[in-house]
Amino acid sequence: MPQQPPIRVALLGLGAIGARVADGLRNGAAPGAVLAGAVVRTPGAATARGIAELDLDDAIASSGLVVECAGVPAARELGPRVIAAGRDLLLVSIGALADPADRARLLDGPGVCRLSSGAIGGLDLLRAATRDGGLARASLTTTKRPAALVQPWMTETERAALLGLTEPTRILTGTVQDAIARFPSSLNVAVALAAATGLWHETEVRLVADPRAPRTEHVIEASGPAGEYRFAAANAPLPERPASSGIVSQAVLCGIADLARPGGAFV
Ligand SMILES: NC(=O)C1=CN([C@@H]2O[C@H](COP(=O)(O)OP(=O)(O)OC[C@H]3O[C@@H](n4cnc5c(N)ncnc54)[C@H](OP(=O)(O)O)[C@@H]3O)[C@@H](O)[C@H]2O)C=CC1
Ligand SMILES: O=C([O-])CC(=O)C(=O)O
Repeated sequence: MPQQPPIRVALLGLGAIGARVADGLRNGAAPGAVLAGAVVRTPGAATARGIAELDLDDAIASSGLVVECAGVPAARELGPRVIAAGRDLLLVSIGALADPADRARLLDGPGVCRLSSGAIGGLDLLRAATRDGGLARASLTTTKRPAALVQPWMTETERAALLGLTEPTRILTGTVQDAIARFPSSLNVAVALAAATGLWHETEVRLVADPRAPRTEHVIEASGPAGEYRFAAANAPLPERPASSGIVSQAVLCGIADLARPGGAFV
């Protein structure tokens, strides 16, 4: 059988996750895919790593797949341009789907928007459950170290209180929209859960800051006529960026590999 040419992947963002995905692509961790280059915000950040630095138009033109790992604001701004050009997009900052207008721009084509499973699992089963009698409610309880949860909107007093915590403390109880608006680089998983279940308004999100948490935890619970579901992940955080779980770059590489070659993937 003739071999398919490798799929060329352009990265959008080369931070903690993007750099690991780039290394994985260069090391053959996603067979059938090669790195075309990266779109960066800080000029020189890609060339310093020996990676071709692309602007967005080059990235769209020179790749078969754009992989976003640049954060929610960049995904909202640049993701729709990729989709409008008819190029496929693998989205890591799934929080970009929280706003219905952005969601339409990202999901209505002509490019295909794929969602990375990121730091959590179980979304395939929950998606099926929404069809089999349905789900009525869902919740996500995320626990991270306080230092990973400091946000630019926090006052100096709020920031000091968060960093001074000595016991696990719930710092958010709210909707998916509240969660991603307040913690855009920590609660993309909440939006992923809502995208899988369709429970955009019925999902409760809780965020716990735990000064002794050895791992980042995500506990998903959902129930309804289809059944009762509970999934728990305890991920090692990335040492250089504890807000993100280490598993995420591997989830992205699995996704790229599945898109790049035929095989027995879970879809
Ligand atoms: N779905 C999931 O389960 C998860 C999703 N995420 C998402 O992944 C994102 C990336 O995570 P992580 O790598 O740890 O974060 P980092 O902050 O380490 O990396 C983000 C990178 O994107 C770059 N960037 C920002 N805006 C742009 C832009 N407009 N164009 C090009 N590059 C840009 C930043 O550039 P600069 O260096 O110049 O600041 C930075 O290098 C998170 O913000 C979050 O939204 C993370 C974890 C789990
Ligand atoms: O990496 C994680 O554990 C989750 C995360 O940051 C996010 O969903 O934004």
